[in-house]
Amino acid sequence: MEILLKGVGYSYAEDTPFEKRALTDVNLHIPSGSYTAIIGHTGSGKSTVLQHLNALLKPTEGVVMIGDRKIEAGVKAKDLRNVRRQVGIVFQFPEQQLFDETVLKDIMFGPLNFGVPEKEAERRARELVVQLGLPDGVLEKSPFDLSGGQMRRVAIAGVLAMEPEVLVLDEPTAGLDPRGRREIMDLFHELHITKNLTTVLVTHSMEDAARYADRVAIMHKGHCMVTGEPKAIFSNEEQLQDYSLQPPRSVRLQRDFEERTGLKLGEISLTEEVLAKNIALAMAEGSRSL
Ligand SMILES: Nc1ncnc2c1ncn2[C@@H]1O[C@H](COP(=O)(O)OP(=O)(O)OP(=O)(O)O)[C@@H](O)[C@H]1O
Repeated sequence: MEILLKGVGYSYAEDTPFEKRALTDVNLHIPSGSYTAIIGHTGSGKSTVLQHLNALLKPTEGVVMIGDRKIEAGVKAKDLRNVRRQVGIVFQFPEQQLFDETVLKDIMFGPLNFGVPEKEAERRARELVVQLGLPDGVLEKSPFDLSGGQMRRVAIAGVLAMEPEVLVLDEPTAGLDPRGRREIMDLFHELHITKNLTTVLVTHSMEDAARYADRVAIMHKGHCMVTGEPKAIFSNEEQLQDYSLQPPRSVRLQRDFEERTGLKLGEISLTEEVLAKNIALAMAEGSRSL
């Protein structure tokens, strides 16, 4: 499902002495089936954009199209239930929203609330715990008896149980150790492919944006400055610097390698695995031409 922001402006506490403008003339196209990373310095407006993607916030200027649903500034938006079902948001620390006495009940809560029959809601919960790599017997446990990583997976299952078409991720690995981060991000990537999702990732991690996204949008001071493919975005170091961003580690390492050795690796490497492969190839070629 595609999402389009056209000329979107947003002010918090509009028309009060505390008014704070967070977005100005944001134009952003999220094509159906894409994996879009939204990056930008702290306070650039990423979270505010994110909350427009399922109409948690409504624009104070401009239009947001969520599939064929139009949310327009100044026009009262009625019945947003379907939008909320179609666009699932995994917020930072989603496990803080767990509340039910068992994992099963917690995962079934959303679908039941949206009128999904009990049998179907239970089927989804059973399938999801397997897909998310949770251990046998977890459904009958209290979510509060699980480890932090497991609690996060249960909370993610609760969002997926609504069978959203768009999955919006707000720093979904915050607070996890490096291994847990990688596991969860790989899991989202797998879900993106197997469930045919449109995924939007809001992140401070240039590494995650480079590894997983097929499109990157840069927010800066409330504007969406540029959207493009990761290779184009992350090879333009000057532009990144203008927006107080750094390239991912693999790109910085590649630059160092090229400066030290004089060897040119060609296209930028978006992950360290690709960089290692390209270095090995360049070294093999270098020794052949000696
Ligand atoms: N509830 C709020 N009330 C008033 N101003 C807010 C509120 N939330 C955010 N802002 C302001 O809006 C601007 C954009 O904030 P936003 O949280 O969208 O940025 P962000 O890029 O997500 O930042 P971070 O990376 O730190 O999460 C900032 O100036 C912020 O101070």
